[in-house]
Amino acid sequence: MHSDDRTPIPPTPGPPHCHSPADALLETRDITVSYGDAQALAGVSLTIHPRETVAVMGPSGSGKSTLLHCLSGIVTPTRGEVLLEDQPLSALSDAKRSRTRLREFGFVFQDHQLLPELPARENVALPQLLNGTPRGQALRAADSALEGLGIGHLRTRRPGDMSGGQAQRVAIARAMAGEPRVVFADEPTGALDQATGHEVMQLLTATTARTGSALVLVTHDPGVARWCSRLVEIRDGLIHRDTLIEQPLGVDA
Ligand SMILES: Nc1ncnc2c1ncn2[C@@H]1O[C@H](COP(=O)(O)OP(=O)(O)OP(=O)(O)O)[C@@H](O)[C@H]1O
Repeated sequence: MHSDDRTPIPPTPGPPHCHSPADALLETRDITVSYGDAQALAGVSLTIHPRETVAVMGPSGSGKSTLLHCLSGIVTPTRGEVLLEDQPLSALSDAKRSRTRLREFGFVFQDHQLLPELPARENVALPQLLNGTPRGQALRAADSALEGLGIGHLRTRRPGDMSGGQAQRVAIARAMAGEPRVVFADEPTGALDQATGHEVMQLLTATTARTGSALVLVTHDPGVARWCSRLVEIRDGLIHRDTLIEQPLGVDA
């Protein structure tokens, strides 16, 4: 299989399904990632469009996380390019790439990865503080993001005193507070029960839709992928299938 084996999809009128090549927000061009003799990615070309919500699925070890890490500039491919609005990430210095990551991307992980000693609002403000945003402004943005996710009342609480679902909401607030262009989520519901996972996906997709951010998430759960508008299936480091999801959950028909 080749990465350009994209299943033909009948054109659907209106956004988000009508994209021209000029619409590319984030793009991988024939990227390969090798670890010694092992290839985690074997030549992946993928274009993410503004406002798109993309689920990446595939068997364990197929290269999903590696693809997410390449798209978000955490891993530099062995070959090929990753471009953010036509700008190759490899052309940026390490410092500039870190700043771009903090400014343009938000991250949600399986286990929230909040700092236990900091209250929620400080956790949410942290990426912006690291990016040089004045403290007052970063805390105001944090409070507003927490409000937007219905957990403004938890802003002074520490992660250890919250439920898993509450902590994951704080993690979403942290990802969204800087109004990123792309939110990356790696198994965002993996540590939650089904009902809480459902709530988290509802919040994640509603929030990204409201701010106009694209969402790229890795999941093993087809029920989680159903919240996205596009499904990219990876096998053996290649795109096996790339399809649009008709009527994703959470979107009014
Ligand atoms: N830092 C690394 N060093 C060596 N090999 C690695 C490294 N990271 C990933 N790999 C290998 O690359 C392949 C793809 O790994 P990756 O984590 O991207 O897969 P995945 O689809 O996300 O798997 P899972 O669903 O189990 O998380 C695997 O064979 C893995 O062992």
